[in-house]
Amino acid sequence: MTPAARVQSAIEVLDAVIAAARREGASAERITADWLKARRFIGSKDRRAIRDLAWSAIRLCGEVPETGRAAMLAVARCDPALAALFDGSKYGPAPIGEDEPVAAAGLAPAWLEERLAASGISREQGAALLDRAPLDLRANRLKTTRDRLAAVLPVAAQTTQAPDALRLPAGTPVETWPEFAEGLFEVQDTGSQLTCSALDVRPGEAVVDLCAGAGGKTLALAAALQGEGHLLACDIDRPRLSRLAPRAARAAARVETRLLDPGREAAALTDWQGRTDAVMIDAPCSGTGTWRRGPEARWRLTSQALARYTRTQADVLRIGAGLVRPGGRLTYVVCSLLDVEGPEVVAAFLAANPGWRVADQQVGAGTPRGAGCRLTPWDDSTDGFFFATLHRL
Ligand SMILES: C[S@@+](CC[C@H](N)C(=O)[O-])C[C@H]1O[C@@H](n2cnc3c(N)ncnc32)[C@H](O)[C@@H]1O
Repeated sequence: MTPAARVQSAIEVLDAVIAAARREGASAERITADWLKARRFIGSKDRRAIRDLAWSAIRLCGEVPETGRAAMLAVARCDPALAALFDGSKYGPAPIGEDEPVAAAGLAPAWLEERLAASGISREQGAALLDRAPLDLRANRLKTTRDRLAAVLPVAAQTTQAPDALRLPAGTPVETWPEFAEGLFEVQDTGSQLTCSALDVRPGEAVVDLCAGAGGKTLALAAALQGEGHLLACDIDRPRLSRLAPRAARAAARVETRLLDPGREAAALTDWQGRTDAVMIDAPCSGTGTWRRGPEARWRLTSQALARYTRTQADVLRIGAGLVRPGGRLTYVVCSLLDVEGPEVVAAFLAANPGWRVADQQVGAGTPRGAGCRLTPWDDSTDGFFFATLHRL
């Protein structure tokens, strides 16, 4: 494939990503994978180049671009070598016209940039939200230790602030390794691992992961339990929750799962009501802290969707708090840096529930924010998170 043909291919990928962002379709990751899968004749170097070009355009454009070509022209504007590839060659893009529309560079749509600034996110912190994320593993303490795992991995790994974490270059094909099939590690961002540490789960405890999804955090909580105690993983999304059982089997983690009915969660959890030592509430959120992995998410978010998230966040925090025994605790987590989804949700809960106090947040990283702690890619080299641990008196 010629370099110009790669650019034209990236423009086609971008057109599909933009269309999906407008109608709440698949993620950019899925669309890029499907586009490449349908063109098996494209070699691996070309695939990587097309993906990199398309993703650099997604990262650069704050607002949804009009077209893939307008997005790619925004990249070309700061890269003369790329601009020269708009040469009208056989499979390449047409030459750049004089008054052609060029997408604007930016962090996010204007309304969202304002909300981030109002949440204390600086220019540097904002820019780092769109960097390329590293690949973090969590050594599964049920089967190994971080040191033993590091010694058998086929590539050198760095350690990070989380006690079981190892960091590898982005794109390392870890899921093809035998150590993955053997359950020696899970892929989990260091920040996500640290939010699990904040709950400080000890062997023998009764623990609920209320919004477990496919179990990213559940498996870390199971490792902290060391096979002693009881761990219940819940979610309202059947397909997501059903992905947890095979992961738990691979990790040798003992986990009970329970599918909840939206609006009737408490009724399905009466046996855990007021009896649980530790509750993890990884609430659904806008995901502003994970743009490094899905930068087109900022093109999809609307203020209406954000308002819906904040309502659900207050609901799941109230439901999770109802499970905690006197003297027990909960950790509320969102992978968002918007105050309205983190500090403000917790502040409203504390104002309405005087029988709770804020715990000391000691996880070896992060900056205090409201009643909790914030992790950012810029300050902590993790995905962006807000978390707060609350004790029931
Ligand atoms: C941030 S995701 C969880 C990710 C997961 N904990 C992990 O670490 O991979 C939030 C989850 O909350 C679930 N959810 C939404 N509303 C809920 C509710 N009322 N009760 C329980 N789970 C809910 C969603 O289906 C989604 O899977």
